[in-house]
Amino acid sequence: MSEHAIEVENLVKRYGDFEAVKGISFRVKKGEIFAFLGPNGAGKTTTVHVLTTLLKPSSGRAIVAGHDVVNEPDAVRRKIGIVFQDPSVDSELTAYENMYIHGRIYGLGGNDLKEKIERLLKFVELWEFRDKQVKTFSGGMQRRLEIARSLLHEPEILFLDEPTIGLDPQTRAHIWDYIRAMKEEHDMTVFLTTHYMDEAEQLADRIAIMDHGKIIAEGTPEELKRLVGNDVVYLRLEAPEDVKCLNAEFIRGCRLLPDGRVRLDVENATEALPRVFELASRSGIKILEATYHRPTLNDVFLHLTGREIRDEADERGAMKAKMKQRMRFGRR
Ligand SMILES: Nc1ncnc2c1ncn2[C@@H]1O[C@H](COP(=O)(O)OP(=O)(O)OP(=O)(O)O)[C@@H](O)[C@H]1O
Repeated sequence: MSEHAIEVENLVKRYGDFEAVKGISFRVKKGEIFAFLGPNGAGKTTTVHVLTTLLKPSSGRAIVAGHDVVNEPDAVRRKIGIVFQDPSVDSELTAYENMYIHGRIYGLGGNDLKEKIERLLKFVELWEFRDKQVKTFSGGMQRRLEIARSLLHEPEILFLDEPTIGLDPQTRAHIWDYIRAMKEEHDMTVFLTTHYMDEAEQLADRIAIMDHGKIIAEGTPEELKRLVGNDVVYLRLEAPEDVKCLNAEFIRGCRLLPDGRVRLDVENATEALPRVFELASRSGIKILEATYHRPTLNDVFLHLTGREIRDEADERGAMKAKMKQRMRFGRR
């Protein structure tokens, strides 16, 4: 038995002449949360659709839960759960009815199905709303229902395509808790796609960064951040010329910036800061202000591509808000 839940080799997916996925290879270990992080259009959803047998690859190979997605799609489907980016629950039906129908589709029934529905609706805190039509639910409640529904047939691997897109920060944090609990309690492998850096960082054991159809880096959040290099400490000194006295082996680089601040490159900012203060006090240097910066996944993406991961949808939202503001001001 393979220790991998997903094995992908040289996967290519073309839409006509356009290559959306350009020969990617990666492995996901059983029981881990693996995130595909990348901007809109990077090819994340296309990859998920191939892995969940909704799209056929143009070339390459993908084994999911021990089965080939092209030759054994039914076996793959029985072992996976999927939560799509777009809502797929029936909004005219109640939460309970949505769960029941999905269970029947998977051949469940009787008390077994009833017990599972109750356990899962309680898990996502929707049991008291079970007889309400889904169209009365908030976006977060709908997403929770989709998660509960995807777990009914006890999948080995759960695919979540942008699980918290469009949700408010509190609801997002709530959904992260469910995802973590699912992994722990059900010993499940979770494959998620996201363009939110905090989501990848909070949830994922390992991350593949995707851009323009390619995986450009892969590793744990810490491993990826190490690609960028050092942490940076910024100091404001009473006498900026004192910068020449800041010599120590733990300071890898030291320079005075045009804005008068001093920039120190260190391996680990939180460990270096107390030592910087000690050194300054020994050398009679007065520090007026100290801040530090640890690389983020955004820095990693910037480092690798020269661009930032931006959410065009958010940008459009921000643009609309700006327009509205301008119109309000215009009316004054
Ligand atoms: N059915 C299709 N026909 C043609 N091009 C497509 C089709 N579906 C996706 N694409 C293109 O393939 C590229 C990858 O899209 P994909 O949806 O996989 O990206 P993504 O990283 O999941 O982004 P998003 O989060 O916006 O869905 C994009 O350039 C997209 O426009």
